[in-house]
Amino acid sequence: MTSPQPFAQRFARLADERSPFCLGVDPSRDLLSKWGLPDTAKGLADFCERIAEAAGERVAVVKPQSAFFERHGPEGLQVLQSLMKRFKAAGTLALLDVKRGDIGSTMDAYAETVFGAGSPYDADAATFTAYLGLGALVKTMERARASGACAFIVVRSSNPEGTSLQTSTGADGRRVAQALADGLREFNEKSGPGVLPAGAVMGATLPDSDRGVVERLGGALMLTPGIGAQGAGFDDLQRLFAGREAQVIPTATRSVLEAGPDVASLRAAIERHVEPARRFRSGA
Ligand SMILES: O=C(O)c1cc(=O)[nH]c(=O)n1[C@@H]1O[C@H](COP(=O)(O)O)[C@@H](O)[C@H]1O
Repeated sequence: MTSPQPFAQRFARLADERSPFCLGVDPSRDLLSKWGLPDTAKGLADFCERIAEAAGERVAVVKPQSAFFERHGPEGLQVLQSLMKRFKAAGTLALLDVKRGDIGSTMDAYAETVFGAGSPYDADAATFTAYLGLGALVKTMERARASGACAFIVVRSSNPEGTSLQTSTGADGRRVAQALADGLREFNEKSGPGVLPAGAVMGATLPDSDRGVVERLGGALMLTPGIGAQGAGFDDLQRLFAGREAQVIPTATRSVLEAGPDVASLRAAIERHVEPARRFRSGA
């Protein structure tokens, strides 16, 4: 059996062909109501249908936030599965935003849920948190590697509440975010050139002082939420990630979805993100 092509390589190809932009899908109660849809699994399915129509093959990655599907119970999870299948069939990478983080044995079960052919989601990538230690996520990263997927671990989140914890100093003198960045870089180095199964979440809202964390990540891919509704813009990507453009997956959610429910307006909002994301990647 040939091993699956690593996420990093599939992303690079799509980012060049389409755009590196990652469209978030957060069908919150508020958005369902603004779109005139019922707060039910059926409303969720209609919401997703419009997004799939509007996105077509314009974006490299789609990132559904599991929470907004989980709140509808098993029927919501079926809608999530269908959405991911539909995007994957269109050649788009499906990144499941679940931010799981637990002890190693429990993480193994989460990893089996999200990664690998035959798993319930067969996600191309997923998000995790390392509050229980990066060591507890090693098997998750290994499973991502074996499945050609990428495990994105929160290093510096986009929200202001994360700063004091993530910048606090550990027993070895390194800040928490620095130690995590070193750990991800080391895992990627051991995985061989270009495989990069460990990615980092690095908010687009971060201050310049986080440039050092970016450097410590080596070649890791970076998912960069915070554009739009959280106040960051594409100019912040230039400020934070200059010289590392090819590693960045710019993502936005509410600033696109608020243009709905009209499919043409949604498509125009996607284009307003796709274009600057392309320019950023090309270094223009
Ligand atoms: O992993 C994420 O995508 C993420 C990490 C982070 O640090 N901050 C953050 O807002 N997100 C997610 O990004 C989405 C919100 O994006 P916006 O609507 O563009 O602000 C939510 O689904 C968040 O869970």
